[in-house]
Amino acid sequence: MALSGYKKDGRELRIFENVDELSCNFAEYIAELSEVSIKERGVFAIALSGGSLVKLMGKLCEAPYNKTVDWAKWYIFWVDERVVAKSHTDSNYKLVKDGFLSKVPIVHGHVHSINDSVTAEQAAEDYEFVIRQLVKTRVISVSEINDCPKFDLILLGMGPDGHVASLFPNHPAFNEKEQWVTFITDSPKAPPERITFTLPVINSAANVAVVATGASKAEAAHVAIDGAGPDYPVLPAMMVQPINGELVWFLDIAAASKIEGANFSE
Ligand SMILES: O=C(O)[C@H](O)[C@@H](O)[C@H](O)[C@H](O)COP(=O)(O)O
Repeated sequence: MALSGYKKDGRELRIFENVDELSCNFAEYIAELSEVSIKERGVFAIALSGGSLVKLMGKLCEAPYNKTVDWAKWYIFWVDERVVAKSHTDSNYKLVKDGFLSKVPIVHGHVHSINDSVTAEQAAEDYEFVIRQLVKTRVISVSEINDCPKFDLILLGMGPDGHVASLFPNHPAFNEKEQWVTFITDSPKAPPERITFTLPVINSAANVAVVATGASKAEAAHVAIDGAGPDYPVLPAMMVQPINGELVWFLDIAAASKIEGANFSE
């Protein structure tokens, strides 16, 4: 059970005593959204980031979810990807494949990873094309207010610098408004070449979760949730504000320790 769960400026904060409790609740959250989406639309289009969140999804591969989730209706995408071969240890595809896809019966043809044999620029363009085709056939829904894809769920990790996806503070990609998928070749976090969903796509999703654990994320979580002070740049994590969707932050106590008014007494 969450030590603290409350709404702050339209986003729900779920704060857990430890990572194990967080991952139990996180699995339940994803499974519930999958059920709702499959009931409403017949499919569940989910986009994943890399980093520690993939391990935090681990409980989905166990009972009861391994049997109760309708895996055949899942479509998998990457919010951001490092432009390396799919077999490379830096690949987010490999991370998700080893930690998740290899453990649940998701249809191979429903797994949409990037083209790893072209430049970052071309990979971003190709990936946007793939997404456009799937929006046309409504495997991915479309936003009611702009022409952006409306993923059923986007999962984001957050770096200690407040980056989400491969949108980094003070980087021009963070301000990209036209493309759905863009690329960078100078990522402050290695490896340098990446493709990433842009902010308009992230904020058009029906549901977005930001997951942050550990003390190294405390300052960025505080700034993203409580607002920037004069000494801070605008953090990408702060700009995650779905226009018509629901936003939930999953934090452990260490990551939530600097959030104003976080109540750990429940
Ligand atoms: O490919 C990447 O680097 C990720 O998609 C990135 O956005 C990640 O989610 C955060 O850096 C948080 O990573 P951790 O949870 O491992 O700190």
